[in-house]
Amino acid sequence: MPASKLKVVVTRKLPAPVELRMKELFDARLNESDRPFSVEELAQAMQTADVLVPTVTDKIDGRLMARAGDQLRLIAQFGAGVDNIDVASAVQRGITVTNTPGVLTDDTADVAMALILAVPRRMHEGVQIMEAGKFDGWTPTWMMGRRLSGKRLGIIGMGRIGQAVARRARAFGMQIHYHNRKPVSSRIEESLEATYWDSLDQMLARMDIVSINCPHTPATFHLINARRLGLMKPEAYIINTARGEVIDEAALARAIRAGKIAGAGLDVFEREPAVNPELIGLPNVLLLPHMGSATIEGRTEMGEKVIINIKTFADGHRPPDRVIPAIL
Ligand SMILES: O=CC(=O)O
Repeated sequence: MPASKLKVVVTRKLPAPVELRMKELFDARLNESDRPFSVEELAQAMQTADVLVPTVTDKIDGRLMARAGDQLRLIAQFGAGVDNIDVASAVQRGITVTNTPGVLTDDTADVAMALILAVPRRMHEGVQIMEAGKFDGWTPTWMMGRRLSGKRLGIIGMGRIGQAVARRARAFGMQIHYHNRKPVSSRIEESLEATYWDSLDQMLARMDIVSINCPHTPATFHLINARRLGLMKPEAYIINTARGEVIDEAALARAIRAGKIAGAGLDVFEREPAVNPELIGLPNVLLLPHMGSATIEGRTEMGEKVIINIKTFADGHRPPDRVIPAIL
């Protein structure tokens, strides 16, 4: 089928240049209001479209996948993470799934680094003090935080984003440690002077800051639970720019309130957009509204990647960012 006839349903509003190009290339149904689709609307889109372009906010589980029409050939996710999609059942039904890796690496790593800087140095508390007009003048012992230089950063998930966080943290004098399913190449390890920990438990016990940069999969769901939080040093901080589900959010709130760890910087949450109320209003917890990849450049490039994936697929080639369940 020529690409111009391909019915492409896009579930959320995308950057204007991306929508314009989609309209030029495909029979694109856009979501101008940006209201998220209901389950029924998603099911309907999956029965009428050749290509669905969902985002992290659309849960496409096995039940929904079972309702997909024969016409649906491609799910071209606008986003790197695909934990909202039951990829195994898509593949079983002969539906290809693609994502948009690479173009949001630096943006997400920047937000992780911003949190790594901001939380130990109490920036969030400082802003609140200024906004409340409570700055009474410099004192030698006031607002003391923790120095980054010389501290150990433990990265969980040393993929593209984890490595980009490591490069940034090195520029701030931090020592890089990581846990991953397997060690990265010795070339990367040497260039980052990174230490691999096979045992996550052992790594957690030694780190000053822990940064979560792994995908959310059944294997990483609640990887950081009450037991593991209990292994961390009381002066350690945890940063999450990956997926909320990797941390047991209730256990994290309890650990912070009990002083078992020193604080957290979170851009993602277990039940977005809901945030565990026990995490709100704490001076040592900095919360951001899932904005890791939110740059004009990044979001536009994500859209370009979606288009390239659809176009190559329509032309009968294997799309560049095909997601293979085995590598999740
Ligand atoms: O969180 C956003 C993404 O996975 O792209």
